[in-house]
Order: sequence, then structure tokens, then C-alpha cells
Amino acid sequence: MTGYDQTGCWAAGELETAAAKPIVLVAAVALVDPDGRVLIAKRPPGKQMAGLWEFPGGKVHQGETPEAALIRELHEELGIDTRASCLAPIAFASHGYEDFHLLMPLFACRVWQGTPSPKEGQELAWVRPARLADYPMPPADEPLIGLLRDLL
Ligand SMILES: Nc1nc2c([nH]c(=O)n2[C@H]2C[C@H](O)[C@@H](COP(=O)(O)OP(=O)(O)OP(=O)(O)O)O2)c(=O)[nH]1
Repeated sequence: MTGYDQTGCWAAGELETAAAKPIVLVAAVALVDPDGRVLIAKRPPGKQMAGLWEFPGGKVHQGETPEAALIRELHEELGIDTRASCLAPIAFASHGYEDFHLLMPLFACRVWQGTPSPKEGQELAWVRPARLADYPMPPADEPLIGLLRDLL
């Protein structure tokens, strides 16, 4: 070894690098309000990872761009409208779940029309980036929490 001790990422061991599982593309967004708070939603009972908090978004359909998927999901899930030009790419998650590998671009959005409201019965919370760690999120999201604290 040169340079660094065997700590941190090296000590964590080798992660999967072969794409043995399907890669699922999910677009997600950090909606940021004028006070700098971020909207998260609780995954409802009955779904995989129920009870964990997530960024709004969902699977990108065949023939859709991540931006178009988000515009659709924001309308369906929260009843708000935004535009691709209001979605700024800021980070991504790449995480191996048991059945699939999640690839999730994360956008930031500060401009939309309407008031976010839970159209699918989900619980919503506006949270300061520094407090996101208080809300249990899927393992894929964990590396994003510190990033958002620094970026937003
Ligand atoms: N929207 C969103 N999904 C996330 C996050 N983190 C994370 O691991 N995911 C996972 C959970 C799901 O497996 C997948 C999102 O897919 P989805 O919301 O369209 O699908 P779902 O599992 O809720 O249900 P379905 O539409 O397939 O019935 O991505 C996140 O922060 N936001």
C-alpha cells in the first residue's frame, strides 16, 4: 500500500463490480423550498422498504428520459408541475440490492408550480439537509445524505 492506511473505502472490501443483476434506473429529486428544506416521503406499507424515507421519484420507463420520468412522477405523487430546465443534476446513487442494481440520478429542483401534497397517501416531511440523517432512508441513499448537506 502506498499513500493511505487500509482504512475507509479500502477496508470496506471489494464491492460487486460484475452486473449479474438487472440495472434499474430510478430518477429522484431533492425539492428544495425557499428555507432550504428538502422534501422526503415515507414509503407506504406493503412496498419494498416500507417505512423508510426517500426522495420523490420512481422508475424511468422505456423511452423516457430521467427528467421526463421525474416530471411525470412529481405530478402523479405530489400534484406539482415542473420543467426539465428546473431540474439540476447534482449526484447519483449506485447500489446493489438483492435482486437488482439501482442506478439513481438525483436532481435538485427549486422551482415548481403547485403545493406538494401526498397524492398516494404517503407521509411527507420538509427537512433541513443537516437533519436528513435523523430519517431512516434506503441504503442506496446513505452516501447522498452527507453530499446534500454540503451541496444545498
Ligand atoms: N423514489 C426513490 N426510490 C428509491 C430511493 N432510494 C431507493 O433505494 N429507491 C428504490 C426503491 C425502489 O426499489 C425504487 C423506486 O422504484 P419505484 O418507487 O418506482 O417503485 P416501487 O418499488 O415503489 O413500486 P412499483 O412502482 O414497482 O410498484 O428505487 C429514493 O430515494 N427515491
